[in-house]
Amino acid sequence: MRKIVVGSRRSRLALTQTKWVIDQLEKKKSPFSFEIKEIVTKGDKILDVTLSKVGGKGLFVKEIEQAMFDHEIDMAVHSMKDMPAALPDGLLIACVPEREDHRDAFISKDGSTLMQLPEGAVVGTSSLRRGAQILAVRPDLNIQSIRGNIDTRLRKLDEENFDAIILAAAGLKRMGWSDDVVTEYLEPDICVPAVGQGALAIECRESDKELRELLQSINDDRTERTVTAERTFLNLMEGGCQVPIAGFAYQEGDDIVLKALVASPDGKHVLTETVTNSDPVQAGREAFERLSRQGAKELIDQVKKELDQS
Ligand SMILES: NCc1[nH]cc(CCC(=O)O)c1CC(=O)O
Repeated sequence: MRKIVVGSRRSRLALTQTKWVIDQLEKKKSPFSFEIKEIVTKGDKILDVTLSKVGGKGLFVKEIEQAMFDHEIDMAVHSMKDMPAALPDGLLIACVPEREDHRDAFISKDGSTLMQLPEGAVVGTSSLRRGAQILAVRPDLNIQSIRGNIDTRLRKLDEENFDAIILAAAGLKRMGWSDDVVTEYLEPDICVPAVGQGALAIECRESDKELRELLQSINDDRTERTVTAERTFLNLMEGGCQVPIAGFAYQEGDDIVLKALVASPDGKHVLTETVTNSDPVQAGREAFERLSRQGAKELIDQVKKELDQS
């Protein structure tokens, strides 16, 4: 019997996600056994440095990909939202399982909702996307950077000078913590999620046909289509993580409905489009084209220029 070695980052969330995927695969009565191999990536060692300053989202993924090329591991489970646009030759996303909750979760110390927070309250998030959309509805709030894994950030809310923080609902739900901590789920009409938020990407070697076939058995067509629409939009926008860009798609009948957003970090300029198309790639393209006509590229260039100067 072949043993599949599954690479995982060492964070509790990464390990929980990896175990969940192995569980799903074992339910398919696969002919393989599975073993987890933990990999500590550079990104995990420098979690306290702003990610965009040290190489961006590819950071967590690259070393795990090298382990796949070296046959130290056979597959890896990633958060879709951490995946770069393009994969190296020889590797692919073999499947996209069913998406967890796509929303952002608002967690306040005293139980106030976002709109109930007192004027000037401190909200912790290092995500420009979250910061911009929060400031768009509550320009008085004080957005402060907060880093670390989910458990670290929850601890910082308790111990440090934050009135509230924002985390992806998916991570909290996967850890089983959402019921205890979430004050309010932010719907996409208030805060459009990150592209791919709540979804997983399972990567393996292109040449590993038998593993690819097994992984296809836990692919979720709806999630794959909606994430394709979102990622098509993101890749065309070429924002990188220094610019507030958001995209969330859902399926309605045979159609994909994609809501896409580009904003300035201060939330003063917010451009959005909602497109409906039966073809996910077309939906992504159309959102990109329509936002471009609204001046999204100019907004992004302006934001990048200001960040370079600061
Ligand atoms: N930014 C880091 C990150 N990457 C994936 C998740 C978990 C949620 C998901 O799968 O989208 C998180 C934590 C968070 O944003 O709160």
